[in-house]
Amino acid sequence: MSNLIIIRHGQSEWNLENRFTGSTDIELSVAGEMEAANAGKLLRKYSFDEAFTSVLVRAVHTLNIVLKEIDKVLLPVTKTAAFNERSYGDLQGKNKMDMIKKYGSAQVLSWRRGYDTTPPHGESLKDTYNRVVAYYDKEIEPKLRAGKNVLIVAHGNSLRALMMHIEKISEVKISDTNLKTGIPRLYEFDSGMKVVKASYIS
Ligand SMILES: O=C(O)[C@@H](CO)OP(=O)(O)O
Repeated sequence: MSNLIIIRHGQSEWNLENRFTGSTDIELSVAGEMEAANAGKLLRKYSFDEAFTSVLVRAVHTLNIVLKEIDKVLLPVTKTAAFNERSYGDLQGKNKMDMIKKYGSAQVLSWRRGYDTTPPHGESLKDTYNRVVAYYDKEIEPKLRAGKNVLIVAHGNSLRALMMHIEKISEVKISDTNLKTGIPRLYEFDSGMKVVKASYIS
């Protein structure tokens, strides 16, 4: 039996401004810092053996706030670009409403939520899935299988890719799946790595 908890970073400055962020390295907003602290408070009764995050400051900062709240600042942490947010390419920095006005809502929705639609010079969710799942299968799944409890703090789309893999969500259904900022999601695995529980912690 092991636990995996995933958290999308707290609100970032560009989430607040409704701008495509992707691989741009943007800090948490003040509200995002509070979301991270709240996520930490919700996790006080859980134990962790190690944590993983991306190399982007909004995720790293969220993890640091969580670790402080659970009194585990010395927990082993691995930062990997494999968990970075999906690159939105030429859309990065642009306002989401402006892009809808320019390209239409169907096109923007397809870029944002389609599985294999690639934004100009960016990554599709499929590309993101491939790098996220390759890392997870190699570095994290064996630890869970060995009974370790793991925390991952990453991003809306890198975590949607991971959710597809863990929860066996189809390429069609994933377009309806959204992860809110700062709300931890818990997976409990049995010794055969079957998911016996999947739920948000609130
Ligand atoms: O801007 C982004 O990088 C992401 C997540 O914040 O946006 P979206 O909700 O479109 O995937």
